[in-house]
Amino acid sequence: MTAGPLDPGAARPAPFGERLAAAMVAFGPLCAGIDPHPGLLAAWGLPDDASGLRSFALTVVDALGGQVAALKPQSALFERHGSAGMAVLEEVIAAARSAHTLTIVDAKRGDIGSTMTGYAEAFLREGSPLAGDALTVSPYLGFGSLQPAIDIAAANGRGLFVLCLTSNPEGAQVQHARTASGETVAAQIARQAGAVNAAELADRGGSAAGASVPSMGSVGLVVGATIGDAARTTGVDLSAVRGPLLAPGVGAQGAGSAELAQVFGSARGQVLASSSRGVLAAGPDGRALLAAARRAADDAAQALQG
Ligand SMILES: O=c1ccn([C@@H]2O[C@H](COP(=O)(O)O)[C@@H](O)[C@H]2O)c(=O)[nH]1
Repeated sequence: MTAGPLDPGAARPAPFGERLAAAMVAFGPLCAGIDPHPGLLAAWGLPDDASGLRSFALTVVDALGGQVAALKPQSALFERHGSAGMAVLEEVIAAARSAHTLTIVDAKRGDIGSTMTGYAEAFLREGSPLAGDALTVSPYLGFGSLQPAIDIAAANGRGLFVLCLTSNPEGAQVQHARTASGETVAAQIARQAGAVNAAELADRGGSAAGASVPSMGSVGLVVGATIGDAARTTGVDLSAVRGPLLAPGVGAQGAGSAELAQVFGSARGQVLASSSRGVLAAGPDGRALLAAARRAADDAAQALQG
């Protein structure tokens, strides 16, 4: 049995692309990152251990759960606390689910097909304690190596965000390179993600969730808000992806409204702007965190409208 688009707690959720589109209509195009950097733990007066991590992350979920389109816990900053940190990540995912807020687990997993299945079962299979609503994945072992994750995500109403044009300058070394056919690596990845979404949307009948967000498949791309005109110069057709575009780089990495509008052009309706430190710096007060997230969501909505 599938559930309504804003019901992430259901046994078999509706397709992720549909649920995210509904959440973006309801709350605006912001994903708030949960990045418990040691410096932020210190700034919040918390110890750099699993108890500080837990207090930090659950404060964010308490403040922003039910208020933003999605939360994005950064797995690395939980993993650095070992098994106790991973237990906190499980708790955070469960708390966000109870607050009816989508989670994108930012773990950037990628591996050969047989072991990719293991990652996909951990992060995408219904009932797994580490399964959020979507997972960031790396296609740099070949887009085809992601097939187990694509299949397991689809079977479980989950989504993927495939690294395409990342927000760090070093990403260009790989992503802007050209394949034997002359196509850039980034354009090839985007085209392959678009093919998966086209098939999903054809199956679903492709109905729009709301006027301001187009119908979206469940395989999104990560496209940094810091990349300038790289989508154009690499030949990446963002609109043709027909999936969500997760845009990190807003706030602490320097991108703002002008960059969001410039980078995404006619694909701006698909954009989920992502900010971590830019919002988290307002903590630990919950009301201040919420005010910072609302400001970021309003700014993104204004930059991406029309
Ligand atoms: O290209 C990418 C992909 C992922 N990220 C992640 O997003 C956040 C950004 O944090 P800020 O504090 O808003 O800079 C972080 O978890 C990164 O790993 C990215 O920045 N760029």
